[in-house]
Amino acid sequence: MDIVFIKALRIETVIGIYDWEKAIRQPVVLDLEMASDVDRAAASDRIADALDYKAVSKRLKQFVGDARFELVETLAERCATIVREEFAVPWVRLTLNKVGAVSDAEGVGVVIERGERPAAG
Ligand SMILES: Nc1nc2c(c(=O)[nH]1)N=C([C@H](O)[C@@H](O)CO)CN2
Repeated sequence: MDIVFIKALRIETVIGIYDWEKAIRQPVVLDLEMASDVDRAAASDRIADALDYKAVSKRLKQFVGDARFELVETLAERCATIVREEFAVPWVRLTLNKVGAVSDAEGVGVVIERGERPAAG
């Protein structure tokens, strides 16, 4: 299985369970690994045959930037659904890091995998 990735996509959003968090914007950092047929894109050398990481990043920046959720779980799940449904990605691993949420921790958050991994080869 081939992967197209996006690393450390930092986006400000409204996220948190406490009242004070609903009144501010906080950064989250997304890492994504997305199953994609790199072989096919390489053979044609055409963006139409590739999973466009810039288009995915733009869509997630728009969605997360406008979002208001309490839990990181909810935000991560919604982002994974967008990637799978709007970009025809069969499998995605998404890490959502709520940096700065816990003092003395580099980050906290969730890692989710959704969809079916395509067979190797
Ligand atoms: N599993 C989770 N635990 C916690 C979350 C969360 O979204 N998922 N959120 C918080 C608070 O919003 C915290 O980040 C504020 O610093 C606590 N635990």
